[in-house]
Amino acid sequence: MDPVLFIYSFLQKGGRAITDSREVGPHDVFFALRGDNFDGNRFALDAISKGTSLVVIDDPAFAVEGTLLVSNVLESLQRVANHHRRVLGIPILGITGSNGKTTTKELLSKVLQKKFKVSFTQGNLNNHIGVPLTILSFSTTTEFGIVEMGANHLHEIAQLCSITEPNFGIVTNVGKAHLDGFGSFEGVKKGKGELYDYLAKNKGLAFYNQSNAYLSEMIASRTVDSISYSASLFGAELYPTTSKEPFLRTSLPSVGVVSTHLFGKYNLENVLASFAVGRKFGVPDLLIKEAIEEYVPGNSRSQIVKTENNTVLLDCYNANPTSMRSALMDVSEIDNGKKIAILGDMLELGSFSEEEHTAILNQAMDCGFEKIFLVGPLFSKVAKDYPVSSFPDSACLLEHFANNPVLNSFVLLKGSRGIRLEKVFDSL
Ligand SMILES: CC(=O)N[C@H]1[C@@H](OP(=O)(O)OP(=O)(O)OC[C@H]2O[C@@H](n3ccc(=O)[nH]c3=O)[C@H](O)[C@@H]2O)O[C@H](CO)[C@@H](O)[C@@H]1O[C@H](C)C(=O)N[C@@H](C)C(=O)N[C@H](CCC(=O)N[C@@H](CCC[C@@H](N)C(=O)O)C(=O)O)C(=O)O
Ligand SMILES: Nc1ncnc2c1ncn2[C@@H]1O[C@H](COP(=O)(O)OP(=O)(O)OP(=O)(O)O)[C@@H](O)[C@H]1O
Ligand SMILES: C[C@@H](N)C(=O)N[C@H](C)C(=O)O
Repeated sequence: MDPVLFIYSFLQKGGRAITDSREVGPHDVFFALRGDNFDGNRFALDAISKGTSLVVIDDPAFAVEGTLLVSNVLESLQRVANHHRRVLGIPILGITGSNGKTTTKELLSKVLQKKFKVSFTQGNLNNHIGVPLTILSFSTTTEFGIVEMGANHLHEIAQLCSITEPNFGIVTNVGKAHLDGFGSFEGVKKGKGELYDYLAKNKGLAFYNQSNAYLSEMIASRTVDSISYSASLFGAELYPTTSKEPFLRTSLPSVGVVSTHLFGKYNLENVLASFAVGRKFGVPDLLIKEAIEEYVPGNSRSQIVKTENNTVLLDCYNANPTSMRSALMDVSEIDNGKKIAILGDMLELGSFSEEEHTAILNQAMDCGFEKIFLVGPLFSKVAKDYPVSSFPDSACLLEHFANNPVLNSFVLLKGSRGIRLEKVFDSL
């Protein structure tokens, strides 16, 4: 029997696809992946002892009853996911882009849930392992799937498309993110454009932001069916943000004011994408508005948190020059008196790192911050000639705040995940 069908037959009995032996339960199928720190094969016996129905391994040294030996466990996981996708036969929307994938995915899942039984990527499980696990979490009662696709190098989105086979797609935007792996901004466009390539080749449909010149150009250069959205196309107006009303508010002719729980004008494009997709699938505008207003980010993304002493824009899930620039611009426009910036290094920029950190620092100097704190070796390296305070890591800044607390301020807390700026949050 084809190993894919053999593995699938076990999953059809109701067990989950699991990649961590510590999480397996009875009836689950354990895929023993090899990673940077562990070899999953070593946990085969442990998984069997927990009642797993099948353990997929690729090292014959661990073959015992209850295991299936394949040539590559990761590939098997991906192939089984693709098989499941084909069995389900449901419409699937793929979402990629440099910024806003997760937010758009979360908004859209709420919008489409107004009409369908939707399954979607949990958290950020968006890579070559996360996407197959996402697809395998879709049940036979799922009516619509939403799959977030992340990448830090070329050909990755193409691979994720071949596993997911999306019928619909969104590239939220293209920006200066993961420049190290993509090589350049051109590389980012090419890499994200792999979703459009897939849709073009497979008679899919792309939703795109017409006011983004790069996306318009990427669509125009391919023969792909598309539906466009933009503030002007939808007649969307923006309300100014204030310290009392820091959240994005927009109005659309059909529904009036849409009051989100998201900080940042940059989120408007994520909101408009949700309207475009919702409308295409017959969700009435008023329900789309309701769904968007229901979404409260709880994941350090565009999150406003009022602490005892300050109002904090908690945005430390990731950072790159494009999202950093947008956040700085939006914070500079709010009317609050005392504003403080805590900026962490932007990672994975390769040879562009120094010039991009310098450019962001220059921008931050013009944003009206009373004080700027920089965290991480990359910002520290370029900070010498600027009137800012720089710290090698979050722990050092935390120590500094213990004696010099920040009070009565609007605080922008943004940096790459690896800088762990959330450690500083408790002191604010
Ligand atoms: C493979 C895996 O899932 N690893 C996770 C694990 O790492 P850990 O260091 O503990 O182990 P290994 O990877 O070495 O382990 C190999 C396997 O062994 C299993 N195992 C280990 C111990 C044990 O006792 N029993 C076991 O069975 C283990 O479970 C492994 O299967 O834990 C870490 C901490 O929780 C995880 O961080 C690690 O997850 C890795 C990174 C991963 O890829 N997880 C995916 C499911 C995923 O989707 N993760 C997303 C983040 C995705 C992401 O970063 N996306 C980028 C763009 C994509 C870039 C792409 N090229 C890439 O490199 O990923 C983006 O910008 O969005 C998430 O977790 O949020
Ligand atoms: N449309 C946008 N334009 C610019 N920046 C954005 C946009 N949407 C979100 N961001 C910024 O990116 C951060 C992360 O948002 P989100 O998680 O939705 O993006 P992502 O592309 O999924 O990133 P990741 O894959 O790391 O989760 C936000 O907190 C915000 O700072
Ligand atoms: C954590 C990963 N999804 C990511 O976004 N990495 C970049 C480099 C970041 O943390 O800014």
